[in-house]
Amino acid sequence: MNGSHSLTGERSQGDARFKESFKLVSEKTTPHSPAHPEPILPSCSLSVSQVSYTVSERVGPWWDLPSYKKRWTRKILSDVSFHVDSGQILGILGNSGSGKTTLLDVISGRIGNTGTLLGEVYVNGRKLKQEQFQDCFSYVLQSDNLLSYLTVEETLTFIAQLALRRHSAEAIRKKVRMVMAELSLGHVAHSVIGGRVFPGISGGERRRVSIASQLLQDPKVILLDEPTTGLDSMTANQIVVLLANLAKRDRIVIVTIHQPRSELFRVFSRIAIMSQGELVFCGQPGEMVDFFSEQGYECPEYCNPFDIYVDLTSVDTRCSERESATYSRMQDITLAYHSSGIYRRMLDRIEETCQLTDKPCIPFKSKESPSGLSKLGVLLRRTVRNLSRDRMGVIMRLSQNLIYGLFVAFFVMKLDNDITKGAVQDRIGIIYQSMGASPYTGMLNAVALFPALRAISDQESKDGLYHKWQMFLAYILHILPFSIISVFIFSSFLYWTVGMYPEVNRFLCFSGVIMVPHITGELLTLVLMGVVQDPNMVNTGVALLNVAGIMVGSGFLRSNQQMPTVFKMLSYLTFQKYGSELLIVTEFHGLNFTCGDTPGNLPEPCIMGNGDDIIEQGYPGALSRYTLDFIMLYSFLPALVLLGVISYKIRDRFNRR
Ligand SMILES: Nc1ncnc2c1ncn2[C@@H]1O[C@H](COP(=O)(O)OP(=O)(O)OP(=O)(O)O)[C@@H](O)[C@H]1O
Repeated sequence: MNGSHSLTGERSQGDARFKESFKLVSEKTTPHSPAHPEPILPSCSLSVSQVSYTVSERVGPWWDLPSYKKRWTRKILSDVSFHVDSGQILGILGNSGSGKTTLLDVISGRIGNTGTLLGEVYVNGRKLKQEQFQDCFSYVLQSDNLLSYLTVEETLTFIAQLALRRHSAEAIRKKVRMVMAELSLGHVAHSVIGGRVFPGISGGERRRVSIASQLLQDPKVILLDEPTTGLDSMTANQIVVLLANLAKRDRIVIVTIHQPRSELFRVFSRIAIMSQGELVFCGQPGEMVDFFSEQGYECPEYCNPFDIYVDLTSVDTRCSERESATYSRMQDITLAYHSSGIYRRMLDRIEETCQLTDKPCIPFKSKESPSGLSKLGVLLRRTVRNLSRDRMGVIMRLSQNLIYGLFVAFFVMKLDNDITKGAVQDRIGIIYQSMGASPYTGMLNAVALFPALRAISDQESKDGLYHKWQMFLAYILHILPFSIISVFIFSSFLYWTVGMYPEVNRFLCFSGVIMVPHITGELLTLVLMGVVQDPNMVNTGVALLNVAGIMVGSGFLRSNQQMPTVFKMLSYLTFQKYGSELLIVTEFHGLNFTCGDTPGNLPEPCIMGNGDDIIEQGYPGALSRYTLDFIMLYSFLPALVLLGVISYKIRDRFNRR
């Protein structure tokens, strides 16, 4: 390739003809051109001044103890400064791991507190306070977190309802239509978003919905982390052009991007290149071509300048010689940039803006949040609408307990009152299965359905739309009717098919008891998902807790009287203790057994003539504790809800800066 001189670091004179031909393109496209009318007095500016971010990492993996004990500090961002005015779009380029996302996280105030952050972010020359970040910036993440079964219009309407209280329903409708028009989404307004298992709108349209959802709050500064990733190059181009148009409407748009097409060179007002956490260059496209040419790195004709300049400034770590050669080339270019007029002018601009005596106010996003209760209402309506359209989800929720019941009923067939034919054993078996298995169905539901909602609530709570615990509450409220119906179908089938105590009140008590382990399984999973990110770990944790609970609490594996005191004490903390006791009383109280067909020598089990003997032997005093057991059992539900709120408040705290 003619441009190999650029990539090997050798400075060449280059071909003047190539330089001229390339300049023609870039000159046409500087922000001073009609395509980029630079506002005389920009209404908003963003200055990032000398930002550095350092983390402390362990040297080795945990299984290599000596190196694991040692730590080293790593600079993820090093002295990054730039300035952008409204009306401009800044494209941040750089190879993988160069620090682009971290830079956006710092600007938006979303960087975790695991590292040390130095430097400042100013909007209109004013230093932002901690709590002002989320109200000032809109941040579109790399992945689209959208509910699959909602249409584009519904998605945006619900977000608008969460963000804009004082707007009437009509005003919200207008706003949504306006934003859809701005992002050319009108033609898919009534199409569903779609998901992994069913088709919906295209990837590019999903990206635009994510951007649209941020525009609803009229942000002045929009940050986008690789909005073109995973899109074909034409759609990627369209997205960048659209973002440039958004910027022209008096906004600041900052976008990180991988491998943009060369036509986009003239679309960006500013281009920044990052490498190894340093800002190697930041300036107008025309300045960029001149700068690199002055350093002896011409962009050959027919080559994509983005590729050429990013390659030039990247560090190649494939071997140590290449690494040191490319690193020193990157350092040389950075040094040259820091000594250039472009850099000095940018620093002057930051200083000028910060020293203005009459600084404009910080432009916050429109945020007229509804009350906590109204937000809960919106979240509940949204979750219900999404789930009610998920046919498989609804069928799964309603039928999973029943399928399990079918299995048990098929196995047991009909309960007998003859002790020698398993009258006691079969009943205890059914109670054990009902108590032990119903938490699992709840757990599986939560693991299957909640992670997607959790990701959405992580994003939306960072956007300041609501708190994560509000989404948790909405989720619980929306599962309640499903859980109640599902358990009722299960118990109706099992109870009457196998022939448990034939009394309606007892059947209702049985259903009421089984409801709790089922809901508890789901609640416990949700609670843990607040503080544990990996759903598989939560799955395992809940399964183990359930196994432990049924072992210690139910009294089936080992009678309560025989247990060591510590287990006895622990059993009071398990819902299985109260549930099992209740089911034993519900089924066995007043039940009379028969014992074999032939009188004479009674077989051993026939010493017990009725169900009350079973209760007294295994659960002494359980009859008198019936109401108390119900209260104790049901108290697990509000206790877990409370724990969930705490767990999601913790998540809120740790997910913020
Ligand atoms: N909190 C952290 N602790 C340790 N390392 C971190 C932390 N945050 C970022 N890094 C590291 O910093 C480097 C830059 O990460 P970043 O995600 O900003 O890169 P990027 O340019 O956005 O990469 P990509 O284009 O692949 O998304 C990576 O090597 C990443 O592992």
